[in-house]
Amino acid sequence: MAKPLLEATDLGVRYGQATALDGVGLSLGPGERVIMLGRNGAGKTTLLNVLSGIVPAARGTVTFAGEPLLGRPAHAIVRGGLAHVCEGRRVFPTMSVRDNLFSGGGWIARHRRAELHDQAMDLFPRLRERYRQAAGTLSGGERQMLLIARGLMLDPKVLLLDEASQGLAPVVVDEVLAAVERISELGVAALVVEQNTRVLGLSGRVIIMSTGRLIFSGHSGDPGILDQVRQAYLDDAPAGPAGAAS
Ligand SMILES: Nc1ncnc2c1ncn2[C@@H]1O[C@H](COP(=O)(O)OP(=O)(O)OP(=O)(O)O)[C@@H](O)[C@H]1O
Repeated sequence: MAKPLLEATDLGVRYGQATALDGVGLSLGPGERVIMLGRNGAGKTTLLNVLSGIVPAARGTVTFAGEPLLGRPAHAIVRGGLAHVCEGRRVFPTMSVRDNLFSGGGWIARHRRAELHDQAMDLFPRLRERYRQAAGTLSGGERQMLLIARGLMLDPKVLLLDEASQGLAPVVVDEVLAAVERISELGVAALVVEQNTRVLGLSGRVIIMSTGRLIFSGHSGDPGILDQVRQAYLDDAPAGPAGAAS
Protein backbone atom coordinates (compact mmCIF):
# COMPACT_ATOMS: atom_id res chain seq x y z
CA MET A 1 0.00 0.00 0.00
CA ALA A 2 1.27 3.53 -0.80
CA LYS A 3 2.62 5.45 2.19
CA PRO A 4 0.27 8.18 3.43
CA LEU A 5 1.24 11.72 2.56
CA LEU A 6 -0.01 13.02 5.89
CA GLU A 7 -0.23 10.82 8.95
CA ALA A 8 -1.19 11.80 12.47
CA THR A 9 -1.22 9.47 15.48
CA ASP A 10 -2.55 9.88 19.00
CA LEU A 11 -2.85 13.68 18.89
CA GLY A 12 -3.73 15.35 22.15
CA VAL A 13 -4.48 19.04 22.78
CA ARG A 14 -5.72 20.70 25.95
CA TYR A 15 -6.75 24.30 26.47
CA GLY A 16 -6.35 24.69 30.24
CA GLN A 17 -8.72 22.14 31.78
CA ALA A 18 -10.57 21.49 28.50
CA THR A 19 -9.52 18.58 26.27
CA ALA A 20 -9.89 19.53 22.60
CA LEU A 21 -8.18 16.47 21.03
CA ASP A 22 -7.85 13.14 22.75
CA GLY A 23 -5.93 10.49 20.84
CA VAL A 24 -6.84 11.46 17.26
CA GLY A 25 -5.21 9.57 14.41
CA LEU A 26 -5.65 10.35 10.74
CA SER A 27 -4.05 9.52 7.43
CA LEU A 28 -4.37 11.10 4.03
CA GLY A 29 -2.97 9.65 0.83
CA PRO A 30 -1.79 11.66 -2.18
CA GLY A 31 -4.82 13.18 -3.94
CA GLU A 32 -7.21 11.62 -1.42
CA ARG A 33 -10.31 13.39 -0.09
CA VAL A 34 -11.35 13.01 3.53
CA ILE A 35 -14.54 14.61 4.80
CA MET A 36 -14.62 15.33 8.53
CA LEU A 37 -17.95 16.07 10.16
CA GLY A 38 -18.69 17.01 13.76
CA ARG A 39 -20.75 19.27 15.96
CA ASN A 40 -19.65 22.65 17.29
CA GLY A 41 -16.74 22.28 19.66
CA ALA A 42 -15.90 18.72 18.54
CA GLY A 43 -12.25 19.66 17.94
CA LYS A 44 -12.22 19.87 14.13
CA THR A 45 -10.63 23.31 13.88
CA THR A 46 -8.12 22.40 16.57
CA LEU A 47 -7.04 19.39 14.53
CA LEU A 48 -6.54 21.52 11.41
CA ASN A 49 -4.66 24.10 13.48
CA VAL A 50 -2.32 21.42 14.81
CA LEU A 51 -1.65 20.13 11.29
CA SER A 52 -0.84 23.61 9.98
CA GLY A 53 1.35 24.54 12.96
CA ILE A 54 -0.97 27.16 14.50
CA VAL A 55 -1.67 25.20 17.70
CA PRO A 56 0.93 22.98 19.42
CA ALA A 57 0.00 19.40 20.31
CA ALA A 58 0.65 18.15 23.84
CA ARG A 59 1.17 14.63 22.54
CA GLY A 60 1.17 12.58 19.37
CA THR A 61 3.04 12.58 16.08
CA VAL A 62 2.45 13.96 12.60
CA THR A 63 4.46 13.14 9.52
CA PHE A 64 4.04 14.98 6.25
CA ALA A 65 5.73 13.63 3.12
CA GLY A 66 7.76 11.37 5.41
CA GLU A 67 9.09 14.21 7.60
CA PRO A 68 8.06 14.99 11.19
CA LEU A 69 5.78 18.02 11.17
CA LEU A 70 5.04 18.90 14.80
CA GLY A 71 7.17 21.76 16.08
CA ARG A 72 7.84 23.18 12.62
CA PRO A 73 6.76 26.81 12.22
CA ALA A 74 3.55 27.45 10.29
CA HIS A 75 5.34 29.25 7.42
CA ALA A 76 7.64 26.24 6.88
CA ILE A 77 4.64 23.90 6.83
CA VAL A 78 2.93 25.99 4.12
CA ARG A 79 6.12 26.02 2.06
CA GLY A 80 6.34 22.28 2.48
CA GLY A 81 2.98 21.96 0.73
CA LEU A 82 0.22 22.06 3.32
CA ALA A 83 -2.25 24.93 2.83
CA HIS A 84 -4.96 25.73 5.38
CA VAL A 85 -8.06 27.65 4.32
CA CYS A 86 -9.26 28.79 7.75
CA GLU A 87 -12.86 29.37 8.80
CA GLY A 88 -14.04 32.96 9.08
CA ARG A 89 -13.36 34.04 5.46
CA ARG A 90 -10.70 36.59 6.29
CA VAL A 91 -9.49 38.28 3.13
CA PHE A 92 -7.42 41.46 2.81
CA PRO A 93 -10.50 43.68 2.38
CA THR A 94 -8.97 46.74 0.74
CA MET A 95 -6.82 44.75 -1.67
CA SER A 96 -8.14 43.58 -5.03
CA VAL A 97 -9.02 39.98 -5.77
CA ARG A 98 -5.85 39.80 -7.85
CA ASP A 99 -3.63 41.10 -5.06
CA ASN A 100 -5.21 38.73 -2.55
CA LEU A 101 -4.47 35.84 -4.89
CA PHE A 102 -0.81 36.81 -5.12
CA SER A 103 -0.46 37.69 -1.42
CA GLY A 104 1.29 34.40 -0.57
CA GLY A 105 3.58 31.96 -2.33
CA GLY A 106 6.47 34.35 -3.05
CA TRP A 107 8.84 31.33 -2.93
CA ILE A 108 7.11 29.64 -5.90
CA ALA A 109 8.73 30.00 -9.34
CA ARG A 110 7.12 32.62 -11.55
CA HIS A 111 6.02 30.22 -14.29
CA ARG A 112 4.46 27.87 -11.70
CA ARG A 113 2.58 30.76 -10.08
CA ALA A 114 1.21 31.73 -13.48
CA GLU A 115 0.08 28.15 -14.04
CA LEU A 116 -1.58 27.98 -10.61
CA HIS A 117 -3.25 31.32 -11.24
CA ASP A 118 -4.72 30.02 -14.49
CA GLN A 119 -5.98 26.90 -12.74
CA ALA A 120 -7.59 29.04 -10.03
CA MET A 121 -9.28 31.26 -12.61
CA ASP A 122 -10.58 28.21 -14.47
CA LEU A 123 -11.98 26.85 -11.23
CA PHE A 124 -13.67 30.11 -10.26
CA PRO A 125 -14.58 32.18 -13.34
CA ARG A 126 -16.48 34.50 -10.98
CA LEU A 127 -13.14 35.68 -9.58
CA ARG A 128 -11.98 36.63 -13.04
CA GLU A 129 -15.06 38.84 -13.36
CA ARG A 130 -14.26 40.45 -9.97
CA TYR A 131 -10.51 40.58 -10.56
CA ARG A 132 -9.96 44.29 -9.82
CA GLN A 133 -12.67 44.55 -7.17
CA ALA A 134 -11.72 45.10 -3.51
CA ALA A 135 -12.01 41.73 -1.76
CA GLY A 136 -13.96 43.32 1.10
CA THR A 137 -16.86 43.99 -1.29
CA LEU A 138 -17.23 40.34 -2.37
CA SER A 139 -20.20 38.21 -1.34
CA GLY A 140 -19.65 35.42 1.21
CA GLY A 141 -19.53 32.79 -1.52
CA GLU A 142 -17.09 34.81 -3.61
CA ARG A 143 -14.84 35.34 -0.59
CA GLN A 144 -14.81 31.61 0.01
CA MET A 145 -13.88 31.03 -3.63
CA LEU A 146 -11.10 33.61 -3.30
CA LEU A 147 -9.70 31.92 -0.20
CA ILE A 148 -9.72 28.48 -1.80
CA ALA A 149 -8.11 29.93 -4.92
CA ARG A 150 -5.47 31.61 -2.75
CA GLY A 151 -4.86 28.26 -1.04
CA LEU A 152 -4.41 26.61 -4.43
CA MET A 153 -1.91 29.30 -5.42
CA LEU A 154 0.34 28.09 -2.58
CA ASP A 155 0.91 24.97 -4.70
CA PRO A 156 -0.18 22.56 -1.96
CA LYS A 157 0.03 18.80 -1.82
CA VAL A 158 -2.64 18.94 0.89
CA LEU A 159 -5.44 21.45 1.29
CA LEU A 160 -7.17 21.79 4.68
CA LEU A 161 -10.58 23.38 4.31
CA ASP A 162 -12.47 24.55 7.40
CA GLU A 163 -16.25 25.01 7.20
CA ALA A 164 -16.20 26.38 3.67
CA SER A 165 -19.98 26.04 3.32
CA GLN A 166 -20.95 27.95 6.45
CA GLY A 167 -23.77 30.40 5.77
CA LEU A 168 -23.76 29.89 2.00
CA ALA A 169 -26.81 29.19 -0.18
CA PRO A 170 -27.05 25.51 -1.20
CA VAL A 171 -26.30 26.32 -4.85
CA VAL A 172 -23.10 28.14 -3.84
CA VAL A 173 -22.14 25.28 -1.51
CA ASP A 174 -22.43 22.91 -4.46
CA GLU A 175 -20.25 25.22 -6.57
CA VAL A 176 -17.58 25.29 -3.85
CA LEU A 177 -17.70 21.51 -3.38
CA ALA A 178 -17.42 20.95 -7.14
CA ALA A 179 -14.29 23.10 -7.09
CA VAL A 180 -12.85 21.00 -4.24
CA GLU A 181 -13.47 17.89 -6.30
CA ARG A 182 -11.64 19.39 -9.26
CA ILE A 183 -8.75 20.48 -7.04
CA SER A 184 -8.22 16.92 -5.88
CA GLU A 185 -8.38 15.78 -9.49
CA LEU A 186 -5.32 18.02 -9.94
CA GLY A 187 -3.60 15.69 -7.43
CA VAL A 188 -4.08 17.78 -4.28
CA ALA A 189 -5.27 15.83 -1.24
CA ALA A 190 -8.05 17.52 0.72
CA LEU A 191 -9.25 17.33 4.31
CA VAL A 192 -12.67 18.95 4.21
CA VAL A 193 -14.11 19.87 7.61
CA GLU A 194 -17.83 20.56 7.70
CA GLN A 195 -20.97 20.52 9.79
CA ASN A 196 -23.17 20.52 6.69
CA THR A 197 -24.05 16.99 5.54
CA ARG A 198 -24.42 18.38 2.02
CA VAL A 199 -20.67 17.73 1.85
CA LEU A 200 -21.51 14.02 1.50
CA GLY A 201 -22.16 14.89 -2.16
CA LEU A 202 -18.37 14.80 -2.47
CA SER A 203 -16.85 11.42 -3.01
CA GLY A 204 -14.44 10.59 -0.21
CA ARG A 205 -13.71 8.92 3.10
CA VAL A 206 -15.98 10.20 5.87
CA ILE A 207 -14.97 10.54 9.50
CA ILE A 208 -16.88 12.07 12.40
CA MET A 209 -15.31 13.75 15.38
CA SER A 210 -16.96 14.12 18.77
CA THR A 211 -15.44 15.75 21.85
CA GLY A 212 -11.92 15.36 20.60
CA ARG A 213 -12.19 11.76 19.35
CA LEU A 214 -13.01 10.08 16.07
CA ILE A 215 -16.26 8.15 16.46
CA PHE A 216 -17.13 7.06 12.90
CA SER A 217 -15.43 6.08 9.69
CA GLY A 218 -17.06 5.31 6.37
CA HIS A 219 -17.23 6.43 2.74
CA SER A 220 -19.62 8.92 1.19
CA GLY A 221 -20.47 6.27 -1.44
CA ASP A 222 -21.54 3.68 1.16
CA PRO A 223 -25.22 2.71 0.90
CA GLY A 224 -27.18 4.52 3.63
CA ILE A 225 -24.27 6.79 4.53
CA LEU A 226 -26.54 9.76 5.25
CA ASP A 227 -28.57 7.70 7.75
CA GLN A 228 -25.39 6.38 9.35
CA VAL A 229 -24.01 9.89 9.70
CA ARG A 230 -27.32 11.18 11.10
CA GLN A 231 -27.35 8.33 13.59
CA ALA A 232 -23.78 9.10 14.64
CA TYR A 233 -24.80 12.73 15.13
CA LEU A 234 -27.87 11.67 17.13
CA ASP A 235 -25.81 9.36 19.32
CA ASP A 236 -23.53 12.32 19.83
CA ALA A 237 -26.36 14.66 20.94
CA PRO A 238 -25.99 16.14 24.40
CA ALA A 239 -28.43 14.59 26.90
CA GLY A 240 -31.69 16.54 27.18
CA PRO A 241 -33.22 17.55 30.54
CA ALA A 242 -34.63 14.03 31.05
CA GLY A 243 -31.18 12.47 30.69
CA ALA A 244 -29.28 15.20 32.44
CA ALA A 245 -27.57 14.51 35.71
CA SER A 246 -29.27 16.23 38.58
N1 LIG B 1 -8.04 29.08 22.19
C1 LIG B 1 -8.86 28.31 22.92
N2 LIG B 1 -8.88 28.43 24.26
C2 LIG B 1 -9.68 27.64 25.04
N3 LIG B 1 -10.49 26.68 24.53
C3 LIG B 1 -10.52 26.54 23.19
C4 LIG B 1 -9.71 27.34 22.34
N4 LIG B 1 -9.96 26.95 21.04
C5 LIG B 1 -10.87 25.97 21.12
N5 LIG B 1 -11.20 25.71 22.39
C6 LIG B 1 -12.14 24.69 22.89
O1 LIG B 1 -11.72 23.44 22.34
C7 LIG B 1 -12.84 22.68 21.91
C8 LIG B 1 -12.71 22.34 20.43
O2 LIG B 1 -12.85 23.54 19.67
P1 LIG B 1 -12.72 23.57 18.09
O3 LIG B 1 -12.83 24.97 17.64
O4 LIG B 1 -11.54 22.80 17.69
O5 LIG B 1 -14.03 22.75 17.65
P2 LIG B 1 -14.77 22.66 16.24
O6 LIG B 1 -15.18 21.26 16.08
O7 LIG B 1 -13.92 23.25 15.18
O8 LIG B 1 -16.04 23.57 16.49
P3 LIG B 1 -16.79 24.59 15.47
O9 LIG B 1 -17.42 23.72 14.45
O10 LIG B 1 -17.76 25.27 16.38
O11 LIG B 1 -15.74 25.51 14.91
C9 LIG B 1 -14.07 23.49 22.23
O12 LIG B 1 -14.57 23.05 23.47
C10 LIG B 1 -13.54 24.91 22.35
O13 LIG B 1 -14.31 25.68 23.24
